[in-house]
Amino acid sequence: MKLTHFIGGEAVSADAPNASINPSNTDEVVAHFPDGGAAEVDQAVQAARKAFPGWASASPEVRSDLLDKVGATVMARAKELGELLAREEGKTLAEATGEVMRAARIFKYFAGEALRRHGQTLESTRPGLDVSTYREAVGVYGLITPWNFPIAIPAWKSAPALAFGNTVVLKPANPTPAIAHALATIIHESGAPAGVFNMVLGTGGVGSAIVDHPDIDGVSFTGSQGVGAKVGMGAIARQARVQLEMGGKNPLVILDDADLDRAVAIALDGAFFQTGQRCTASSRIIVQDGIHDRFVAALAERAASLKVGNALDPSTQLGPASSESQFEQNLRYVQIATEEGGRLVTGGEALSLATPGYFMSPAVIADTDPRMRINNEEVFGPVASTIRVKSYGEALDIANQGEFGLSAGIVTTSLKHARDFRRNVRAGMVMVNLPTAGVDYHVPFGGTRKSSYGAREQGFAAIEFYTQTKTVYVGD
Ligand SMILES: NC(=O)C1=CN([C@@H]2O[C@H](COP(=O)(O)OP(=O)(O)OC[C@H]3O[C@@H](n4cnc5c(N)ncnc54)[C@H](OP(=O)(O)O)[C@@H]3O)[C@@H](O)[C@H]2O)C=CC1
Ligand SMILES: O=C(O)CCC(=O)C(=O)O
Repeated sequence: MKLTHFIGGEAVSADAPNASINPSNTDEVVAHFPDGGAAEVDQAVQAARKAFPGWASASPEVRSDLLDKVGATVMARAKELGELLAREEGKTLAEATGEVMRAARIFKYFAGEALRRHGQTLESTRPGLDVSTYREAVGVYGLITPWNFPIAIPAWKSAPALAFGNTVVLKPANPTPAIAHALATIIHESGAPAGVFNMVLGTGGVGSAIVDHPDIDGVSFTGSQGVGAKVGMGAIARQARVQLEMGGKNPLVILDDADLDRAVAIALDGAFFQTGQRCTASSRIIVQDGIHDRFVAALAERAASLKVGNALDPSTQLGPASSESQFEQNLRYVQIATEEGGRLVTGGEALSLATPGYFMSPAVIADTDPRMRINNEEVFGPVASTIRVKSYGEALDIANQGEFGLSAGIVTTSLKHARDFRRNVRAGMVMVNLPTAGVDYHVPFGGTRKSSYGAREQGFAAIEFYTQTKTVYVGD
């Protein structure tokens, strides 16, 4: 498969020297893609700028209809797109098809948002005046997306941008361009006017060309904290809007009063599903003394029984790491943790299976200290560490340590502790008797501290980033 850019309503072909690889079978090239750079970004931004006035002033019904059609098409093709996603990213077929459905529902949700009333009419404090607020489109948005949700994240950034009348230049991550290309194709075939939605592929600084382009009004980024910080500085330097979704080191607290089976099921899901490649993954499991040994033994047993394999095999429960660099990072952190004194209870080994791929057994590392690197740096793989604590208070203190604050969970039968945790944990999302990962699409998503910057993403909150408010006073 040879992929193209989408610029100004055209699928723009170019030499395609780059390849996306199937991480379950590294002998297989999923797609070849071009090496766009600053020149293609500039063409895309110009096309988006030209399309902006028409799209911003189009009837909301026109925008709603486009998004609804995209959502319906993605939904109708969920099986085929799920297979492509699983092949390219490495998540299991069930996870991949679920993500495709989520992308479809996001488009349908924002088809509705395009039509809703978002302004306000107020009484003026001065007699005889009317005052009202309007939500206006902002302009051209640059969207920079990662590989771990390669259709859902482009969906949750581009659907609100388009719904509220903005135009878009998308740069998808290099490990997963084919699934982004499939979405771009659907948006075009659904009738997006020329220039409304553009996509530039490439390894040659496409992301930084977007951040630096003077005609991009806003940048939304999801990825690593280090790159996010650079994106933020670049955008702010030229006073563009910016929204950053970055890492997590999400604590999951297990209290003595928790049901053991339930706690293990929640931790297993939070830590390992989607191969741990979620910014919301439960990567620090903080366990109270009384349940600790039983919990660690049961979690290790369940983790060891997960079937690691080819993402396209329906019986696989844990797919490969998405890329060689991520795979190496996962194995490196297992080594770092054990060198720092952690006890490897299970897993953490590279596996040789029927096809060459980035497979590893899920790792549980016990007896770790909250100050260790394994408990402070995002691994982004199937690696969970446990920390033993004496009390709920100690668990909360440790949960609140570190520089991230995306998602935090607690497993308990105590309403008192659950309520206290909700109030006092420093995180943007709190899960009670649920894994830290796995979120709805119609509510705000984001964290505190170094996990997020700027307005919240998703659901009803998305309007903040993708519109600007105009306040209008009318006298006699
Ligand atoms: N919060 C989250 O959901 C995610 C977190 N991560 C974390 O990041 C680590 C590394 O993953 P990785 O894919 O390298 O993540 P990156 O942060 O490097 O990449 C995310 C996106 O940013 C782009 N990008 C890279 N450099 C720049 C730049 N200077 N300016 C603008 N855009 C840029 C990338 O493009 P390109 O593909 O061309 O490099 C990609 O589209 C993971 O191990 C994980 O810890 C990763 C993915 C998602
Ligand atoms: O947990 C989820 O469902 C979403 C996670 C996410 O957005 C991410 O990892 O980037």
